[in-house]
Amino acid sequence: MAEPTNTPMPPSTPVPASTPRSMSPAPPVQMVIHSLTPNATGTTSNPVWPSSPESSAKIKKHIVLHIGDSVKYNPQTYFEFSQAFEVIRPDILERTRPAFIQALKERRWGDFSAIFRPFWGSGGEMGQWDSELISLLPDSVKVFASAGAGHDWADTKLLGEKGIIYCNSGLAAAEAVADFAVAMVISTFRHLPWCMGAAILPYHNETADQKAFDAASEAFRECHARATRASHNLRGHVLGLIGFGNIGQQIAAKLGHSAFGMRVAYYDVIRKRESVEAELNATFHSDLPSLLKASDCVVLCTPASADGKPLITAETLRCIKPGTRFVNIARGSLVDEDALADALESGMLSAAALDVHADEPRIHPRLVKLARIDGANPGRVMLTCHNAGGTVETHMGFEELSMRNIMAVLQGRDAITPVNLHFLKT
Ligand SMILES: O=CC(=O)O
Repeated sequence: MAEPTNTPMPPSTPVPASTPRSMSPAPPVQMVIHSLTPNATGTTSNPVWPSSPESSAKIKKHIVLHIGDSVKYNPQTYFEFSQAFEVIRPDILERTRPAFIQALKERRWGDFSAIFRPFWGSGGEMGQWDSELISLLPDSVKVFASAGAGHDWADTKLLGEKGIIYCNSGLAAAEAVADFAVAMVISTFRHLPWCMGAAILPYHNETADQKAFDAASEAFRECHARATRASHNLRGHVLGLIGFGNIGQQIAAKLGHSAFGMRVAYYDVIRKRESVEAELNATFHSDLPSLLKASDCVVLCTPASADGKPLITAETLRCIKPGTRFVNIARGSLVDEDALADALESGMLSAAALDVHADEPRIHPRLVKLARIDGANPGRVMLTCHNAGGTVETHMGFEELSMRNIMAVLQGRDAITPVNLHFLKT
């Protein structure tokens, strides 16, 4: 049974004036980011994407298959969206894999044109979008727009070969992920896990006697002295970004010359425009070993490899300088975690901060050990629970951007954040 879709609410402020199709290219990144910034009322600001005259036309409506929770943050855009399309939202039972497959086989949702997944935490119940699911999609599907920067749960190549544009929402998460990356980079230079862990170590055991307290509080004094000798300012150090898309560029802007004063270097399969490099004072490296050799802190901010293979391996780690720091806010599958633990144990890497892990929610036991603070171990690894993109603003942006992508494609404009156009069968 389909769940009721949101009751469309009339917009409280006028939607933007219609703009002719020829004047509605995808807006520049900064404009899009700005448009996703919440205003004082907690809704997003007026969209910069022009609404199309077609959106209210009384023509046969495209069907949109909405998987996951209902829209929460963007009632005005949802009003426009639900006026333009017939939105069908399968309930949670229909979204389990066997039920979802059955429904697709029965063509229960008709010839739908778009798949809409506005939330990261729901809508993934049917599991991997692989050949089994994709082969069952009707030929009418033109676009799949989803929450999330990463899309390792969907075979975007296969979707493209079937003529379906996949649009991610990395743009909406970029600010949050970059902010978190800044904290993680600072953590590796200033040994925050050690400083924080040593501060509370004496209080772990509430029944500890005075002797135990005195012994443990030695950790405070020791950290105060030793962490100082191991810590460095960020300024002047080379920030090596693996991946220079929206997230990498925002990290560069936040940590680079005009802010924390780091020297930005990057490696990406596609070299960015000269103007982008100039604005961010970024030096391009045409291969990964060259970037690793040059970096004082390496930050992984690139999508998971299509073949699932890691980029950070024993072999690539041989290129780093002794004492380099490492941050991962991308995907755990990009790192051979045993090789990473080896590099930390040997001191080749002085510190790491890892938000993502190869086998979430489990964390590699050797990395957990390296994160512990005790007498012998200063805790050189910051570990978090895949939190980098997780803010309310990101979720507001996921919804808004996914709806805007679907409106753009179904109304004949360019998708805003497509990731698989190079695979697209035309
Ligand atoms: O990891 C989170 C995302 O891909 O947005």
